[in-house]
Amino acid sequence: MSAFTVPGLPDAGRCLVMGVVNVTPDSFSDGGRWFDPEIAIAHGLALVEQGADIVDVGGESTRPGAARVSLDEELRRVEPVIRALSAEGVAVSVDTMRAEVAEVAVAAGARLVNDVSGGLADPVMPRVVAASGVAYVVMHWRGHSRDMESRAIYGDVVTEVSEELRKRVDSVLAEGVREEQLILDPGLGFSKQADHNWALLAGLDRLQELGRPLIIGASRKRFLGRLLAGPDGEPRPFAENDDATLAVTALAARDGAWCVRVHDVRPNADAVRVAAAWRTADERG
Ligand SMILES: Nc1nc2ncc(COP(=O)(O)O)nc2c(=O)[nH]1
Repeated sequence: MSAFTVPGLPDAGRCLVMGVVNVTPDSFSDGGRWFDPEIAIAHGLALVEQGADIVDVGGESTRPGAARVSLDEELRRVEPVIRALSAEGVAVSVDTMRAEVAEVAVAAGARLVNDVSGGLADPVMPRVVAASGVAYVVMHWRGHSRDMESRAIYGDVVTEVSEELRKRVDSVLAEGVREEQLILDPGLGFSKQADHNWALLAGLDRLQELGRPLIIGASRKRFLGRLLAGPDGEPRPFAENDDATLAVTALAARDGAWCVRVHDVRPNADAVRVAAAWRTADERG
């Protein structure tokens, strides 16, 4: 069972499911499908129907090498979608590195700021989060997409990611963010090679020593495609990695993840319920 209740977010007594709505033309696994606001809103509602506890709305692709989007364009993309979904009672998170976008998103009803940079990209972000009081995802990050791959060098990746996350936690707490607002994320695929991602998943128990809920974002990512590469060595295409994503969800939920961030919600919503039943039986002994 999840030991954490995060202000403003559901507490289902099991691993939560965060459904992804990328309002972008170029996200790595679904770029362009939800770029139209009306389509994005309908997709967000459909994800809730499929079992999403939270809907994560993002307006800027974070795939390796992606160019930055202007502030105005990011706001134009996400604000109407966040406002409409929140008005329908959906627990919405905004996937942004920008304090100004976070501020507008919270005013439009967002209950969580999902900051892949953990407050490093915009130094104003922690103060905006502190003032708003909403939940805040601090993800492990070592730089923007254009050069993140050059920073994927670790000795013991679990130790180093834990230490760098701890530094980010201390920094945002010093800016007034409260401990209970914080959710941590190892940042799979962000300045990580495939073996680093697997080590972080296998090291969930060590990451939990940070004492905050953990969110895992493995959905459709390149390291899954590489694992499933065919005889020619070609990685399996992103959109064909949902089954591997489901396996990660089941294992991560059973190992105590607070939430999984996924594109294909329905099967993952089933998997977290299977994991909860399994953990309950295990705890009963
Ligand atoms: N908290 C969190 N947020 C994220 N946002 C975007 C992506 C990139 O994936 P996408 O392009 O499929 O959204 N991955 C994460 C992640 O792993 N964790």
